[in-house]
Amino acid sequence: IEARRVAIFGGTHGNEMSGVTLVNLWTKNGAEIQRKAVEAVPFITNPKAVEKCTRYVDTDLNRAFTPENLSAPGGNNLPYEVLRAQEINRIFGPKGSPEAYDVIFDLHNTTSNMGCTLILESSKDYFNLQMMNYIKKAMAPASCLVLLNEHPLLKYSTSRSVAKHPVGLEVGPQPQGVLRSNIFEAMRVILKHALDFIELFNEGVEFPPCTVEVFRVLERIDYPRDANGNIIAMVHPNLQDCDWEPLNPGDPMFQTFDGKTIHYQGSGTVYPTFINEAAYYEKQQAFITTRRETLVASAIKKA
Ligand SMILES: CC(=O)N[C@@H](CC(=O)O)C(=O)O
Ligand SMILES: [Zn+2]
Repeated sequence: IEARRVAIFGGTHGNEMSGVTLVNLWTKNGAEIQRKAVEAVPFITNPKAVEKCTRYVDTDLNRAFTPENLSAPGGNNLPYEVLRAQEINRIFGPKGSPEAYDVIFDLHNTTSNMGCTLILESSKDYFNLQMMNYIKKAMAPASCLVLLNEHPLLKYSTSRSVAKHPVGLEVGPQPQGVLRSNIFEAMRVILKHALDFIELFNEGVEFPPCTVEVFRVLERIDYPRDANGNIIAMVHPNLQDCDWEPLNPGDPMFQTFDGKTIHYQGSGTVYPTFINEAAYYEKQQAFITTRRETLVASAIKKA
């Protein structure tokens, strides 16, 4: 493992202001993200969306890093974000190649009450799991949870997936287009610990085997809809803002506009998250369910 080339992405979604603001700040003055043996490059991934303060211009950049998109001919006829994905892949990739960046942190905000969340895409990336363990301990007693999106159908092609070790940071609640100081500072602290970890690793520190609690993505739950596809219920008040809290079969899940309760019908306890995320209305998703798991990471040490 190596961890010399590190990038920090902000503005993958142009209306998620903590990442946009931190990356702009560090582009002006990078002292805070400098470490002796690490070169961390701050980078605004979707400048057009940032300028318009919108999630995207043509299509969601954080879904655009598919093999088809990255190899598509057509130049200027392609959607803006597909072109941009190709450009980002040239600079920080190519995705899946030895030349790709070692680590990419991608900074996101959610309107959901998720607190500090780190998003991983593989349960076998021991470098990332060791980093999660380090960050969680450094943050304690404040909590920092790990969402594992390794689902065969629900996994998507993120901007950070260009790197060998992709890490998403998702901090909320923060409305779209809004900066909240508590959310901004929480994101800043996570990144500080993450860079400290990489610095220690590069100095030759050995990290012994460890376990990490993660929440594995299971299922996406849509809002109840009528025959025309219009939403007919809201997230139930008992579920609203209760990200990461157990949801049991029979628990209230949605509330129709005429006051009826719709209950969760699953077969066992799940941990919902991304509850009522604004950006997910267009994706037909009211929340996702997860299952709690403990992963094991082997020891790591720089070669
Ligand atoms: C609210 C939001 O944008 N969440 C991110 C999560 C991620 O980065 O994996 C997304 O859907 O792309
Ligand atoms: Zn986002």
